[in-house]
Amino acid sequence: MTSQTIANAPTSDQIRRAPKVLLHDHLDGGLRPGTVVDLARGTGYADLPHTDPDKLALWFHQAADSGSLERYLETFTHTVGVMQTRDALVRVAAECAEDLAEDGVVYAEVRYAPEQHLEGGLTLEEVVEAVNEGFRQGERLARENGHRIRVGALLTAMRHAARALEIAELANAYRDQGVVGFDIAGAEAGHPPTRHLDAFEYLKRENNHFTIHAGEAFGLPSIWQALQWCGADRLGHGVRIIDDIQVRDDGTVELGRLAAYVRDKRVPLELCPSSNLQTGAASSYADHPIGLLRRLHFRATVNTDNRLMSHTSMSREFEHLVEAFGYTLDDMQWFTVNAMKSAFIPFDERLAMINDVIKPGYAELKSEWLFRQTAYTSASSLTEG
Ligand SMILES: O=c1[nH]cnc2c1ncn2[C@@H]1O[C@H](CO)[C@@H](O)[C@H]1O
Ligand SMILES: [Zn+2]
Repeated sequence: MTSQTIANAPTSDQIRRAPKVLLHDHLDGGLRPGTVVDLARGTGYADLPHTDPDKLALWFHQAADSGSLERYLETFTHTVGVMQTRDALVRVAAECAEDLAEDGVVYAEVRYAPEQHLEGGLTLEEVVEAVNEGFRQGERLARENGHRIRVGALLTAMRHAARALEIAELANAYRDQGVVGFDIAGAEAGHPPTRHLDAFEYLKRENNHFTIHAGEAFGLPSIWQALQWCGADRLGHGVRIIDDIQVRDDGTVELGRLAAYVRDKRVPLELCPSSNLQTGAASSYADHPIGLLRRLHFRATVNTDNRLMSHTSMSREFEHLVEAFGYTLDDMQWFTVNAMKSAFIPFDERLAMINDVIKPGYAELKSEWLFRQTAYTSASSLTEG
């Protein structure tokens, strides 16, 4: 083994310890399986397909693995079903922050749709306050366990419903109180983002931030609308931008107008490889457009989408990418800095996270090989050879 390979191939342990930034993670898509079972028991939710946590975890993963976004989304009935009380929301949010911190995530924006958590009689405001309280609790617990994480909330409106303006106003009201932006999600085909223009125009007038799920199950028209009609700051997925990129046999690449715009304007793409494999947006990790988008220097970021349904974590996503594309710690740092630059918190805080947390974290990991027992021998065998 040469010193090159020692320095370049991140181990699973290094991937986990590396500081990571997560912009696209659904609160109702990341519950611990045991918590789903507990909460169902506690709240009298009787529709779970299994009450054994391992079987339930497998069920979520398999049911979500159908090749269709609509089928994938059906599984959320059960997680949303057990998240209808204040205590349940606090617990799920706290565990989310803890689990992400444990996985080496230092900054996360976690989204959920307040309108889906009203069945137990909570108001929209009570939902937001419960989740915020949970995130603060999780941040504290993580700190006690030696991890540092900051979690901001994104409020999602469901694209098939008609409450987007109300949810946008809610996001604005809780700005600076734990909510950092707005999103729309749900089945994409047949539900164009332009239906919610009033919400986006309101947020722009308020100088607030939003991302839109676009270019996942549906292609370029959806991305074009999200950017040019709605004014999205980021694209949730955006992976279908690949349809506007032509790679010729000789290796040269031609970008269409929309792909060129996305790259030129540094529009952040919240890519979620494992989720895309399940919904049919990509056929394998090696074939996932993230490889080409990274090479072409799009503002690509790596995300989990739904840790429960996609049986993943930030570390797992990076492990798959390291295996498929031979990514190094430098690539990981590039994705992480991209994500931090694209976060919705103030510029000075993003910059401090990059300079004082992310870069030192990677520098520390990248220097480890120098102090391994084998480093001296490999280096000397290189000079002698
Ligand atoms: O990948 C996705 N595409 C579109 N919608 C999604 C995705 N993952 C989750 N949700 C939807 O967002 C809601 C709020 O978190 C979830 O309940 C689910 O319906
Ligand atoms: Zn999503």
